[in-house]
Amino acid sequence: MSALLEAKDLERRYRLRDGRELQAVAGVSLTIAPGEALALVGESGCGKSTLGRLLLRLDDPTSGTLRFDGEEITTLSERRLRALRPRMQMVFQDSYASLNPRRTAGDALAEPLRIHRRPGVAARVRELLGLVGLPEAAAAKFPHEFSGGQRQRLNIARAIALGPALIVADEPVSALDVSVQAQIINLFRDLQARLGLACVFISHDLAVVRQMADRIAVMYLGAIVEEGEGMAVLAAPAHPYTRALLDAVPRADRPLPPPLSGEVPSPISPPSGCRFHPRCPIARDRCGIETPALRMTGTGRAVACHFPLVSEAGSGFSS
Ligand SMILES: Nc1ncnc2c1ncn2[C@@H]1O[C@H](COP(=O)(O)OP(=O)(O)OP(=O)(O)O)[C@@H](O)[C@H]1O
Repeated sequence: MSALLEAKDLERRYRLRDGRELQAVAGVSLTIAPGEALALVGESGCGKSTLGRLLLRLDDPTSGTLRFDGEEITTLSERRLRALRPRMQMVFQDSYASLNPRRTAGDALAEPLRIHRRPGVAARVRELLGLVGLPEAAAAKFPHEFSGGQRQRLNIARAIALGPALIVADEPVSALDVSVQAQIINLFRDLQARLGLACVFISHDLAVVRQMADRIAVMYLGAIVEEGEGMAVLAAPAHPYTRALLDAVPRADRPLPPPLSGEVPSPISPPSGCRFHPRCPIARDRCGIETPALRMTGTGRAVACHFPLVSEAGSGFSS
């Protein structure tokens, strides 16, 4: 199947007030198929949100290219982008962020439909409320009258209002209670199946990712260090950083593991060679000198490590 979204070597640099430059996204390539759920995971500050915004052209890449549905959109004008917006939408962590507190839920859903001159607005608003599991009476309520979970349902309804092919959801459940998180995760999965939506889920929480994603891309200091089928990556991580992230998840059957050693280095002056080498438990001399490319192993797993934990044949751990 051809890709819905194709990013090649996306880079985003920010110039700081003191004149120095920071590389928030450092040459990311990825593809998303129609209907696929891809999770972007990694510690705070690794560039997940920046990459999410780049993928929707809500921010402009410093370099690299982006294709959506076969069309090159890297340098598309604002006017042409506006025509594309109905097909690519964002959902944010803060359920208040994209809702006007003085407008009802019904108005919030009707607004994009009116702007894009869609027919049958009232019927579509009712349909959207149904799709996200809100009662019709919710249309008359204001954002503050909803619980956090209901408000996130409303945001999701707004994001799907115009029938997008792709949604980027930035930490969509991390502000919610765990029980509510599960309901919103189920809603995403349900909508994906029903509407054939492709989703990029940005999350730092591997438990959430496990439930949401078909595929996982692990980011470290602006770059993807491992990418592959979700369950396979979580069951047998190939990159020592993915391993460390998994080890850091608290579990009832073992004592709390030590946190990943050291701080995430600054993206203003990233380490030479492999960016993870100063914190890597298995780093060797080569890792501080030579930057490992993200390369495919025989099993559909891509990994940027000179000494991956999973062998080329994918048959468990190498020595
Ligand atoms: N507008 C900006 N100007 C300067 N630096 C920025 C800007 N936006 C992001 N950054 C920096 O880029 C890096 C990546 O940030 P980003 O928010 O994408 O990471 P993240 O993984 O989403 O983190 P978090 O989970 O904390 O949101 C960080 O070092 C951040 O400080």
